[in-house]
Amino acid sequence: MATPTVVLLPLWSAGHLMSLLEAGKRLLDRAGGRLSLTVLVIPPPTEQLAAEVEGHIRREEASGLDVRFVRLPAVEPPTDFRGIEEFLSRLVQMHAPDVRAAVAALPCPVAALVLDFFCTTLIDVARDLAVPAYVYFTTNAAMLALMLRLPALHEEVTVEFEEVEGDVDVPGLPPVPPSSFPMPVMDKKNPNYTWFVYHGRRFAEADGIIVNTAAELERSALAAIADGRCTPGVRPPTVYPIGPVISFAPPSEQPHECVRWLDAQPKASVVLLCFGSGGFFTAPRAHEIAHGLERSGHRFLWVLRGPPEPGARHPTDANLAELLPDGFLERTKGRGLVWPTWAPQKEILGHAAVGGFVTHGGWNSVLESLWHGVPLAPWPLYAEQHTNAFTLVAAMGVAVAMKVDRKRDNFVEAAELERAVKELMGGGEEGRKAREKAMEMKAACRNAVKEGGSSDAALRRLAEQLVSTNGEL
Ligand SMILES: COc1cc(-c2[o+]c3cc(O)cc([O-])c3cc2O[C@@H]2O[C@H](CO)[C@H](O)[C@H](O)[C@H]2O)cc(OC)c1O
Ligand SMILES: O=c1ccn([C@@H]2O[C@H](COP(=O)(O)OP(=O)(O)O)[C@@H](O)[C@H]2O)c(=O)[nH]1
Repeated sequence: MATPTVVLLPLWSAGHLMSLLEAGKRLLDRAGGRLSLTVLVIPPPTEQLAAEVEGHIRREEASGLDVRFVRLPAVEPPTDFRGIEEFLSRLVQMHAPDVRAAVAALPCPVAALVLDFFCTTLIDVARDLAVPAYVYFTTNAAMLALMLRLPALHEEVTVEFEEVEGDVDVPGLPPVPPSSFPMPVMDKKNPNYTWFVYHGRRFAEADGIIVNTAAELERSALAAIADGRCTPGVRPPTVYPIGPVISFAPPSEQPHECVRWLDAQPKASVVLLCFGSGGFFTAPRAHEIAHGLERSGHRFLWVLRGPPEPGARHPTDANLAELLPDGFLERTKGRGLVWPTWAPQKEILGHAAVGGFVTHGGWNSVLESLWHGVPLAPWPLYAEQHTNAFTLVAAMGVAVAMKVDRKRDNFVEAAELERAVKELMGGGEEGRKAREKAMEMKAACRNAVKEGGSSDAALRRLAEQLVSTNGEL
């Protein structure tokens, strides 16, 4: 009989596609030849993303692994959407007939469909084809607890969450201030919210949820989910914490300019600022950051991107002459580098000169930082990043809190950045604790994924489950 295949359904941004592909490859390894991988590719919505995705596909196809890619036909993407959650959820839903046809046409048994967490509409396709459905949750267990709890919270809280007095109870988390809720939960009348509640409800129907975290990083949230405290009255799905799932590229032959610059800096002396695939700043905001960094007196490597072109979504390479204050580069010469385009973040975080990370708090960035024991100062900008910031500070203790004004489009004053950088890089007790905790998490991350570690064990359980259920449904 042909080797059964696990069908992956990723979305395309850096933090989603690479994460699910890497998780799939780790699963393949643990299955020891008893499973193959099939990746269904939803046509990306922009040319830039399409080119990036094709690059990844070419690399994986050349890797010699048992993985094949099936490109789904294009559909006319929704145009009347109110945000990324609605856009992604509706686009995926429109592809349901193509997904069904592609899976039904596979020439081998299908062990499972593994869906990015915005793809829960496709659980129906899996059920229709009698194939187990798993969700791959690219972010953390705290967010998963919140999303699983959300359908019940929606019934209990009849006003906007912002109007709730005091904190909200999410089992497994410290009391959550509503101001730390993810973007779509801040406006109940918005379709993004409706989709968020929908996905939270459907997660509970999955045969399992694979989460990019490790048991040691988020014990309390994982326990609350497993105990059923987040899903009263509904049996919780089995959760597989298999992280940190980080895909490391082989080191480049020529060291990157940022790395060469870091080579000349003292150990743990540089604060890295980088804001994910979507973060950018206008000139007034960039000035505020520049003043904060200058006054902090610390060394810095700042990955700065400019606003997208009109009608586009991706940050542009920064025009430093337009974005930075006059004389800033000269005044900070030798102790600061501003890098205006994509930077090799993982390599940078692994450099001995880096001692702290001011980050938008995307979960992949967080895991990359903890993998290297680098403490954080979260500056959330979009998606679930306010919740991540809360988790990092209040639950995990690996970050220094920074005052980010959510009502002013996540504005941070120069003086506040200066304070946070000083704290993170050596100032006070909060920074010291975050550094210590980040080092503990570094050890926990590395232990979790090595043979016999908690994430390795979860991955093996998942592989056994997929191999054993195959053909029985
Ligand atoms: C797939 O393409 C994109 C995804 C996102 C996006 O949006 C998003 C919205 C939410 O309300 C909650 C989320 O968790 C979330 C996540 C997300 O993608 C990124 O995922 C990472 C891992 O989960 C990470 O944690 C980052 O914080 C998220 O930004 C957004 C987007 O454009 C803005 C996409 O194109
Ligand atoms: O200049 C950059 C910006 C981002 N990244 C990588 O892009 C991913 C961003 O994922 P994350 O979940 O942190 O945030 P998102 O971009 O999805 O919001 C991470 O792997 C980063 O290392 C990078 O390598 N260089």
